[in-house]
Amino acid sequence: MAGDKQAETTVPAEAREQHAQLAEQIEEHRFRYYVKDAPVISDAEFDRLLRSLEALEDQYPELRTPDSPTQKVAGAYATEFTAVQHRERMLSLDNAFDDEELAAWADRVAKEVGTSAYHFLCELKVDGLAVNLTYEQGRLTRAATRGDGRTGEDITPNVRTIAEIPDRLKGDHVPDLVEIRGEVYFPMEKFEELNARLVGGGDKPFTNPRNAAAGSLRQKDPRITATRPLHMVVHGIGALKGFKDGLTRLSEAYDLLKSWGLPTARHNKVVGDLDGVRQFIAYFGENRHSVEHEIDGVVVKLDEIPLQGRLGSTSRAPRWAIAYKYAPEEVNTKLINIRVGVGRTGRVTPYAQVEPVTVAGSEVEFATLHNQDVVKAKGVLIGDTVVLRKAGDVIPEILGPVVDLRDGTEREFVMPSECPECGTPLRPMKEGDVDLRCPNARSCPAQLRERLFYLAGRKALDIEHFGYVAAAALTQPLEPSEPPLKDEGDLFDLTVEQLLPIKAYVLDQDSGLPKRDPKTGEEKIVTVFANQQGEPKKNALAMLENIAAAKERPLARVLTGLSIRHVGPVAAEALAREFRSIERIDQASEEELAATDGVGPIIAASLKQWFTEDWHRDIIRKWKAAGVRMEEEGSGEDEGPRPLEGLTVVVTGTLGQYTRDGAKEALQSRGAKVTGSVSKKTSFVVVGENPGSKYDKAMQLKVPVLDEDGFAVLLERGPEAAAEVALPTGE
Ligand SMILES: NC(=O)c1ccc[n+]([C@@H]2O[C@H](COP(=O)([O-])OP(=O)(O)OC[C@H]3O[C@@H](n4cnc5c(N)ncnc54)[C@H](O)[C@@H]3O)[C@@H](O)[C@H]2O)c1
Ligand SMILES: [Zn+2]
Repeated sequence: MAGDKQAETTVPAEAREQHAQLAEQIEEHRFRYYVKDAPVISDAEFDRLLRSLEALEDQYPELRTPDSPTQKVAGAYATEFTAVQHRERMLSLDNAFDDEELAAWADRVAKEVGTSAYHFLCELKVDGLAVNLTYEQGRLTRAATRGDGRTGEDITPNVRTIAEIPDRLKGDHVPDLVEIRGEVYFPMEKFEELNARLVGGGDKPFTNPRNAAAGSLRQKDPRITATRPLHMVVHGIGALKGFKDGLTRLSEAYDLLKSWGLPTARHNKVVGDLDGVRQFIAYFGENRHSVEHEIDGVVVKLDEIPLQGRLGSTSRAPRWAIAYKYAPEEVNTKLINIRVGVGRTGRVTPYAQVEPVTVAGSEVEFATLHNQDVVKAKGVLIGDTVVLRKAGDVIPEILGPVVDLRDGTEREFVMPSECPECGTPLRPMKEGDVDLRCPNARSCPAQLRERLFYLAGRKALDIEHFGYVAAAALTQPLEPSEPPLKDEGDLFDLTVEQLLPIKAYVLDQDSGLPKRDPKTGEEKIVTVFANQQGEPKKNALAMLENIAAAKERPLARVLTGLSIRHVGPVAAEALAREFRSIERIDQASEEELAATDGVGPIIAASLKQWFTEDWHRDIIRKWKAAGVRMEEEGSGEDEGPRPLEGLTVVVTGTLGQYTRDGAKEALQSRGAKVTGSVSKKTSFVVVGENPGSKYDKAMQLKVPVLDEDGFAVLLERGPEAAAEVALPTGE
């Protein structure tokens, strides 16, 4: 044919060959994705392939034939299902990967729409699979997958198992026939559970929630679908018959669908211009994980339905809509190894070492795996290609393996039975715990390193120039053979002479592994604190100065720095405020500790347990001798009289003269204990404005109640005088 001949002459054979190869690859990936629900490359990689094909066709338009993958709605229908025709075609969407492409689309709309009176409807792009629901006379008569856009798969019995999809539409205004388009999705938080179940039963895990949705819905046996937590969001209308009041705005049509009982989207927004669109995109870019389903972008649509008709569609996608894609959060990479790390509390956690990849803007080399049961549940093997996900600020995690790429060389992870850093046999803390721990808490180099690093960190003693490398060097040097610190006891006695000879690996904080020289590949070893002349580095001196300065930190920070289980900065604050010295915390009974606001029984038990260890007491003793603050400022025993010693007081409601903390402070500095709940043992309840239930409780238990004037009497003249001005408790 003439056309062909011409094409042959203008398109180089090389380009033609490249086009054919790319097209074949793309069709292959589409088959794996749409028919087998088991893709072997990430969506981002797939999109790149499609884009290269498009670029090639831009260069040689002859290659853009109607059967090119760029011209078709992707997808197919499997023979396992009955094929059904959609009454109206189901289209795909064109993509915009940046603001420029978005603006180009908006420009085209502005040119072609022939009016300036239009709006954009912004919707979230739900990451699931498209379905088409046909309602006749208000009854669900058929549900189908998108297939190739004209022909889909009949999945009616499966869709009927989804609770939020109504069998009958509500209301009087139901049309004779309507096709409802929407996305079925699988919630991320149920994903791990499903894979665990599949792997446990010897089945293949899914690579991500999107494939879990597709695979769960496209089951031969709808009883299996019924066990899967599927949901749906409606995002369009296909054929519509017998509906008198024509639809003018898509956003209003959604309200109508909602009134019929259909699950419409909660986050849609109509805006007047492109800036409004940009704001919507920016907002959900920031708040991507506040939504109940995964999203991979924003779909922007022309809201006026008659204008949609004016713009029309290509063979593949409507011209009146565009999908703005966010940066992908999932990539495929190789799982090189599963290692175990030892944390500050001795917990031993497996983590994945992967071939470094960039995801969500940062390079990732390690991902958490939590514990050995999680490794099993995810069904990953060492050597697998895996789907790695990095969502927002969350630590990267492995979603699942790409089973179809296995070649038989993969091997199972075996949890070690000994601590990788000190060789101590691992054991669970309590019987039945999944987590294993290294029981060598005192001098397991890993635990001590992590504790010191935490102690020097922002939340605790905030010691500048004391970083991860220093923590490692002081606890696990290559030279000298004895580390300067065997626990944190001698921290404040470190001398510059001790530091100078230290040689150590430079440890990576994420993995605890030695860093390597990028050129030679060798592990880096450095003289950490001395320069080439053997003199102390500036940093080293600054570190020592800062260690000395840290002795003056408030009690709460010192407490935090001790790494007592469950005692973080908040609990430490509460303890310091209430007990005002380490000694009094040590002497307090478990009940007294537990009764403290912000402490509670778990922390109380953990504190008691901590003080039973002699080496912990030695730390306190050594620190005290070195001059570390062990008491809250102004809490000296000889600080003056403690007229309210022995009283327990609850403060509730808003006081005029005092903030809540101020009132507490005033009570505590006079020796009273301030607690959060009223009991029979409470001496007084101080009530301000809007006191709430604590006041009722006081009345009920007949505990003396003081108003603000009474409170002043208590502070100035003591409990006897206060008792006389207490409010009547309603006898
Ligand atoms: N990894 C692979 O091997 C592989 C293979 C094929 C396709 N894919 C992925 O599948 C996607 C391409 O699929 P596509 O052709 O369906 O295009 P698309 O996902 O980019 O856009 C079209 C689809 O978006 C859905 N959608 C979600 N929310 C919507 C909303 N609010 N309004 C309208 N539609 C909404 C609809 O189901 C519609 O069919 C890409 O993300 C691609 O990377 C991956
Ligand atoms: Zn250990």
